[in-house]
Amino acid sequence: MRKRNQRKELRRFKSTMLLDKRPIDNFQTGSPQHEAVLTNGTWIAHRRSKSFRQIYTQLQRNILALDLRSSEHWQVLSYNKEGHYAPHYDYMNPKTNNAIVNLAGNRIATVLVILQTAKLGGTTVFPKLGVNIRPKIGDVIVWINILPNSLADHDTLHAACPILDGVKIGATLWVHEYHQEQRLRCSIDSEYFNTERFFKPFLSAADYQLTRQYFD
Ligand SMILES: O=C(O)CCC(=O)C(=O)O
Ligand SMILES: [Fe+2]
Repeated sequence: MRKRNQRKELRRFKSTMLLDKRPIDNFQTGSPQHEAVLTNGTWIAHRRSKSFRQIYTQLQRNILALDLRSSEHWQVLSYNKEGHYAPHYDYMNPKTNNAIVNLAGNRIATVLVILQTAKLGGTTVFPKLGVNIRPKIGDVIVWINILPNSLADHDTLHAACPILDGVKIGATLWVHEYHQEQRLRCSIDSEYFNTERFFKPFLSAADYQLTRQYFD
């Protein structure tokens, strides 16, 4: 990660960001939609700028189990004080997102790059798994949102906790199922992808440094 480049790019993008109470796909979250996300956010094409291009290339080199070309544009979120992302699932409700799910499949995985951490608060939590992740700048958090049978994995409920002090910035790639059959190894006895094997090639990558995760 070239932090100086990243910071320069982020300053540029931040100036274009608007305070955005954005609705999230309210599939089983139960959160009132207007309360769901309180961040400044923007979308950036995978290779639009030098630093995001570098991050994208590094990620693809390291995450051998996923084809990142099947991901949506970068979603860059900047959380100020009290900013948060209410508990939600990243996979889409196929009924309300029919067009994209038919075209590209559901969001099989989430790749979250931490570009800046808050001084206090703002950790990423998975309440059903009892996991609270306190990453460092440059860390990448990766998880699989759907089960090998392509159905939603309800254990992936997650949230960004409110910021108490400072600013947190994260860049997310939501990776879709389309093309992943070339990457994920197939299970012998299932017609679906075997996501249980997902982390094997990932963990053995020489550049594992990039993916350090901090669990409580
Ligand atoms: O910023 C975080 O910790 C969570 C972000 C998130 O849930 C997402 O981008 O889908
Ligand atoms: Fe999410």
